[in-house]
Amino acid sequence: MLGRAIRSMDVMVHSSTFLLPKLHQPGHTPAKNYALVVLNQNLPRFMPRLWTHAKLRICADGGANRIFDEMFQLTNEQDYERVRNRYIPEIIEGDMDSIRPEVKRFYSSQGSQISDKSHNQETTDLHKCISRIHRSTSDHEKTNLCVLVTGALGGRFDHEAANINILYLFSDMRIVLLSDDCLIRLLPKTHKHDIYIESSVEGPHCGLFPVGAPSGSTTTTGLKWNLSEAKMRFGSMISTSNIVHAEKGLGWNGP
Ligand SMILES: Nc1ncnc2c1ncn2[C@@H]1O[C@H](COP(=O)(O)OP(=O)(O)OP(=O)(O)O)[C@@H](O)[C@H]1O
Ligand SMILES: Cc1ncc(C[n+]2csc(CCO)c2C)c(N)n1
Repeated sequence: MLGRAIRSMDVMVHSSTFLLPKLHQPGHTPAKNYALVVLNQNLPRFMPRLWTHAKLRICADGGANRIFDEMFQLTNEQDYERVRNRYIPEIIEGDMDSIRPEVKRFYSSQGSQISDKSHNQETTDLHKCISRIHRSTSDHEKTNLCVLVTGALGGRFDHEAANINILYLFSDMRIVLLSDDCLIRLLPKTHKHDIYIESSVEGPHCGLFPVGAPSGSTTTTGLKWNLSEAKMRFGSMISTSNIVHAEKGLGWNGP
C-alpha cells in the first residue's frame, strides 16, 4: 500500500521564468497567472519586470511607500511623474500603520482599493494580502496561479519567520518569497518536485532544508552534493551551500 502511494506521487514543476524580461512559458511551466505582493522592504532590481508580468498587484501596507519612492530609480525613464502614475497597485491591504498619508491619498486618487484592516493585530500584513488572494481564487484557478512576494527576506528576522510561515499556512497555493538575491519556495512533501533553473538569473547556490518538522527521506539529482534518502532536521544535517549542476534539479521528498 505504501509502495503504491509513493509511485503515484504527483510531480510539481517549478520554474522562475517570471525573472526573465519576456514571459515565455515553455511546456514545463506550471503557472500562467502571477499575482504580486509588495512588502515594506527595498524593491528588488527586477521589480518593473515582475510588475509587468503580474495580473494583480497588492501592496502590503508600507509596501506602497516603496512603489511610490523607489520605482522610478529602477526604470530607465526620465519622467518621474509618468513613472509614478504608471505603477498603481490594484489593492493596498494591511493595518495601515506604515503607509504615509500622502502615499495613501495619491493611490486612492488613482483608483487603488484601500483595504484598512487596522482592527486586526493578530495577523501580519502579508497574511492579510495572501488571505485575500486565497479567498478570491477558486481551487481550479489556484492551480494556475503563482504569488510572488517581494521584500520578504533580508530584513527583520521576526518578519522573515512570519513570511516563511505563510508558505505553510497557505500550502495549497504556489507562493515564492523574493529578495534581490534570494528566492524561497515550499516543496510540499505530498509531491515530487522538478525545479527548472534559469541559470542566467538564478543559482548556482541552493539550499534544501525542512522548517518546523524533520524531513524523513529526501532524494535529489542535479546537485553537486545530492541527497539519497537523507533525513534532514535542524540539530542534525541540513543541506546548505549546495550547488545546482543541471538545468533541472529533481528533488523527491519521500515519506
Ligand atoms: N524588515 C522586514 N523584513 C522582512 N519583511 C518585512 C520587513 N518589514 C516589513 N516586512 C513585510 O512587509 C509587510 C508590511 O510591512 P509594514 O512595515 O507595513 O508592517 P507593520 O505591520 O508595520 O510591521 P511591524 O508593526 O511589525 O513593524 C509585513 O507584514 C512583512 O511581511
Ligand atoms: C501571540 C501574538 N504575538 C504577537 C502579536 C502581535 N502581532 C502579530 S501580527 C501583528 C500585526 C503586524 O502588522 C501584530 C501586532 C499577536 N497579536 N499575538
